[in-house]
Amino acid sequence: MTLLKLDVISVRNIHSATIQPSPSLNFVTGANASGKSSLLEAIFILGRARSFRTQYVKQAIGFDRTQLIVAAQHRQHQGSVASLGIQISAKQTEIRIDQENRQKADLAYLFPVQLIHPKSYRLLDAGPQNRREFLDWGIFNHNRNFLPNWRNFSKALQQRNALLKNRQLKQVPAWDRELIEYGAVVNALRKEYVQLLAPVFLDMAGHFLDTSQIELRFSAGWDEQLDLERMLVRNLDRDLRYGFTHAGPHRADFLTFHNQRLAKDYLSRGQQKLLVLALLLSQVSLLNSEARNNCCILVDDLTAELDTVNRAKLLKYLANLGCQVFITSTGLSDFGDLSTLNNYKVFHVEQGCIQQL
Ligand SMILES: Nc1ncnc2c1ncn2[C@@H]1O[C@H](COP(=O)(O)OP(=O)(O)OP(=O)(O)O)[C@@H](O)[C@H]1O
Repeated sequence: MTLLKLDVISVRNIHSATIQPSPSLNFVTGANASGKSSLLEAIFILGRARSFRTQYVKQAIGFDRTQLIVAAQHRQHQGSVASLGIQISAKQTEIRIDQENRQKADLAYLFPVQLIHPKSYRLLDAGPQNRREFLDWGIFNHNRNFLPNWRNFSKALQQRNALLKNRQLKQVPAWDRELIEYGAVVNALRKEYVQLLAPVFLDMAGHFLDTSQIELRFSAGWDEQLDLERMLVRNLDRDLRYGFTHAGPHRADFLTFHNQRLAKDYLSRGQQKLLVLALLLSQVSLLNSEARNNCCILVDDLTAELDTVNRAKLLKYLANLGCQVFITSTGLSDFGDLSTLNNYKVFHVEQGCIQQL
């Protein structure tokens, strides 16, 4: 899949821009505050209907504007071209695919976007919520059953927690049944996904870190010696005391080990960044191998996080991946030697105006 043409209207300081990107590498240069990240944010909004910079996507609407629009001509893996569009105002989000109103999930399935951003590097030592989101995005793309089961599980959990808080014990068993049914599916799909991801990640970690001693361990969110039902019964007193459900799939996590040691506690910061890079790219690689829509990769601020050798390694890897990639940096020289690369385009951003060089 490829964005053939991209229109961005009123996203931060980009008032109106149209670009025709390369299906392969796109380098985006410009001074600080010129609007490079805003361009990447626009593409991310098109795929995920949210921003990677702020909690509320409406904050990306340009000052003095009432709505933002990101629209694209998008070639899919069978070769057909679809028009995708998202329009966000303070009150609502509208999504169109080929002029028909659609849901966020439809857009996300059609246009998967993976982001490599200075904040992404906190994946290993940030809270487990970040790692669950990482896993769940991969599973969402891997198995269409995940989203409805995850939604039902989340609803059951929310209802159960509200009942626990208000000490309305009578209705708890009804929501327990839902929680157990959908929680079991969510847990099984996560486990299946981690099993698929682990060898791809090992391979990728080997490429970026020159080591094979890496391990990915999934933790379900409760002691799996007990099934979910028995776990809920055992924890009920404690759950009631505190007014929320202590254990379950909403507490799932994964840990990465290097030489049997927890990576976040023993690897250098640089090594941890490479490990996160390997995790993010292994998801992309898995998604691509499933031969639906190839992922679009956004790399914001390449130089901020990687040394010259690893930057060159990453660029070489990305150039051969068969994905459309957008990479920002303040100067073209940051991308190193481009003479061996084919089929790339360079865009320069100045005060929100984007020009192809
Ligand atoms: N909602 C908004 N409307 C208009 N401009 C905004 C909005 N939010 C932020 N800006 C401004 O947009 C400009 C571009 O920001 P952006 O982060 O895209 O720049 P950048 O080129 O990625 O910069 P850097 O290299 O420093 O990371 C900044 O001056 C920022 O203050």
